[in-house]
Amino acid sequence: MGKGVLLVNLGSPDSTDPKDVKTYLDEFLMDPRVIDVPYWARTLLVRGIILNTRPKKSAEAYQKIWWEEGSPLIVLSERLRDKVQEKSTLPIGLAMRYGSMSIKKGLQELVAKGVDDVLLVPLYPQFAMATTETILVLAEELQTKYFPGLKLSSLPPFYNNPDYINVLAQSIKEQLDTIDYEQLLFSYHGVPERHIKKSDVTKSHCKIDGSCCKTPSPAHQYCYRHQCFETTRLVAEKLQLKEGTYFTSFQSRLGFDPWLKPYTDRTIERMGKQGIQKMAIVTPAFVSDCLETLEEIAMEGEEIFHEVGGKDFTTIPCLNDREDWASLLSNWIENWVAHKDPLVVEA
Ligand SMILES: C=CC1=C(C)c2cc3[nH]c(cc4nc(cc5[nH]c(cc1n2)c(C)c5CCC(=O)O)C(CCC(=O)O)=C4C)c(C)c3C=C
Ligand SMILES: [Fe+2]
Ligand SMILES: [Fe+2]
Repeated sequence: MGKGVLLVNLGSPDSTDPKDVKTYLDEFLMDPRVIDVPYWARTLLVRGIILNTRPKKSAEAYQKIWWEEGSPLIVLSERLRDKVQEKSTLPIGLAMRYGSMSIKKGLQELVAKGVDDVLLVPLYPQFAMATTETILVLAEELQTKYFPGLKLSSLPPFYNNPDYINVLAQSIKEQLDTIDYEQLLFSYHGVPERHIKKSDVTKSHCKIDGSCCKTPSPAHQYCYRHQCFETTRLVAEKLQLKEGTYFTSFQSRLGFDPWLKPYTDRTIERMGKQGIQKMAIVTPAFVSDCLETLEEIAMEGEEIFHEVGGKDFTTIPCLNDREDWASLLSNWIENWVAHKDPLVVEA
């Protein structure tokens, strides 16, 4: 018996058919860590309201970005898995939290290869209840129910890991070196403010007032907002970005609750209205390009910028299957095999 790795990303619908999009959104939005209200209220909201209109709208958005081979998020995750596999002697599996490539199937495939000790790698740099936590909780439930002999460990969030920051900064630099820009926007997927408070282990630290995330606290181990601002700060330090030339915002809000601010769409609009002509945008909450980067940012974001008079809008690709990113993941895996802190890469 032996060790194996399961990379886990968010997942996509099977196709751009509104029926498949509805099936996917139903599983996604009925997750209590995504829409965190009591079951009856979630059912009413998701199945009674959102799923009546959203699948058609989302399907149209997916149609704009879909590739011959399928969903960009899935194809890019598969390419990454293949590159990591080339660099590793362990079986490297890939699963999605929602959709057909389930975590259960991913674990079954590893077990069939003789694996009894799995490192779960949630493909999210920053911790969030709606991403990392839901993967870990589901994997533990599956282990209890179907794989009682399986040992599970997980790679911690790597939002501030120096080697990850190097790779991310390098990927940004390669783009910035080829363009002229006035503002670099770091746009992270948003979450409802309520999620941040729920994840606060101290129950009193997070005030979402702009200052709490800068004050050291044990709450930050699970504070998505803090972790996003830290990723920006560390990349800005690494690239020696001048104060005032970069900014952090949050995208993709859904519904009427307050989400993390400032909002990306309003920030792009503000920058354009303030006379910024050239902006670049990077999306470090996503390791693979997906609907939220290829459509919401690269298409809708650019349209907003142009509407208010902006000119050059450069979207920086996610890490996707970059060689240095695949090498870093395989180094972390080697550390785990050697029983070392997986996130420490020795020189
Ligand atoms: C309450 C709703 C949502 C929360 C909270 C949320 C958090 C969250 N999501 C990602 C990453 C991705 N989200 C993607 C798509 C997407 N997200 C939501 C809703 C919430 N996300 C919806 C309804 C959708 C589907 C598309 C749509 O209808 O708008 C994707 C892209 C998937 C793809 O197939 O390309 C990613 C990736 C993070 C990182 C996050 C919290 C930190
Ligand atoms: Fe999302
Ligand atoms: Fe905070």
